[in-house]
Amino acid sequence: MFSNDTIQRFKQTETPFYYYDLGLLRNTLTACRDAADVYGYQVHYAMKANFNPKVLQAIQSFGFGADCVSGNEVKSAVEYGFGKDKVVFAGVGKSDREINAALDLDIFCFNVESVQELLVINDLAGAKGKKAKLAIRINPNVDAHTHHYITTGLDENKFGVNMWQLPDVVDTLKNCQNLELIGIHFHIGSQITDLEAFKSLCVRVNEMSVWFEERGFNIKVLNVGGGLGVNYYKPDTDNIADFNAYFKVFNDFLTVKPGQEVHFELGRALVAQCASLIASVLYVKNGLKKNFLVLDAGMTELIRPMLYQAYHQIENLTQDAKAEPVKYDVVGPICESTDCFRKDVELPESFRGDLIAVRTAGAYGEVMASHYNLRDQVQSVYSE
Ligand SMILES: Cc1ncc(COP(=O)(O)O)c(C=O)c1O
Ligand SMILES: N[C@@H](CCCC[NH3+])C(=O)O
Repeated sequence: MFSNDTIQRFKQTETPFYYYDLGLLRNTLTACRDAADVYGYQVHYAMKANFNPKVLQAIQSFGFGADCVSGNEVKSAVEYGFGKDKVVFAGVGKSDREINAALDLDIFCFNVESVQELLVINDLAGAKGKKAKLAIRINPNVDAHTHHYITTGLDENKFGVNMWQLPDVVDTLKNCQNLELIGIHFHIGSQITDLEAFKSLCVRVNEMSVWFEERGFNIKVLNVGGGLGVNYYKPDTDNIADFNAYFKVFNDFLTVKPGQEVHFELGRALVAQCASLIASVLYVKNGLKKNFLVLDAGMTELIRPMLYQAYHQIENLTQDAKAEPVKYDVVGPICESTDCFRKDVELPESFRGDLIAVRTAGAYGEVMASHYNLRDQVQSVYSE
């Protein structure tokens, strides 16, 4: 729900653009931090979800760490003031250049995804006379019950080390003098709304923690990744994820020994709900079978519906929401048949120039925008 003042502001701004409600972002961050503090949990923000400067500044100011997945993200996190001792670096394909940059910055921890990567980091750290701290990313083969494309913790996924490969990890570590194993890392997928999946994850983390301890390793960090989902269907009434319920699952099901730290890597749940993509209707095309609402934004601004059949609520901000609905396929201008936000969307009768909001677009929205069709860089506006 946008205030009349906000809609007036939208009318004076060239579309398309992302609108960030920084007040809602701060409320979300407060809710997360307070819920995590109850158990002494540490939260790293998964930067891949959104690296808009204002978003990063806000998140950093709350004292969260940063979960990075490229050398540029690592550098950027440090530049934005995330403490080096709170930067973790995951990724199945870290290049030598990226590893070297992270070594130079003395980040907290590499989340290592293969035996081969262990050997490379060991060599590169040795060449610098350093010892790299790492957590081994274990693929726990736990079903996250989310969209197939954003599941990461199944045997068929490329991420992490499969459990049957762990003896190999242990043997390799014995010969790697420049590595220090400090933890185990997991991430089973994204947009997870069924908390049962996290219970299954906890069972696996407990097993793996014991497994490593039995082999003489001191597992200080249990990093359980991110993945908490948000309600894309109720952007106004359910606009902050239930962090209390989420962290309670881990408190109830995770075995944490004295001296162990529990780390999280949340992306979507922190930033999804604070932004909407605002577009204008360019043309209303009435066909024999379909009515098309052609917007001035498409998959180049927000690709999630086209890539994952993701649902985003779509609203006409110009017409009276209570008017008799008409069904439209809401499409973008891009030269691809898949450039459709959703088919058969019920909206009040809509006209050229109407403002359209695509809600809950703060996570994996602006960051996944592209220049395909030589489109302009999508702009952002903010409310403080
Ligand atoms: C290793 C890792 N950590 C954290 C995240 C953040 O996930 P989410 O945005 O679902 O919280 C991801 C993305 O899926 C990831 O791959
Ligand atoms: N980009 C995905 C999530 C991927 C999370 C990173 N592994 C989305 O929009 O839902």
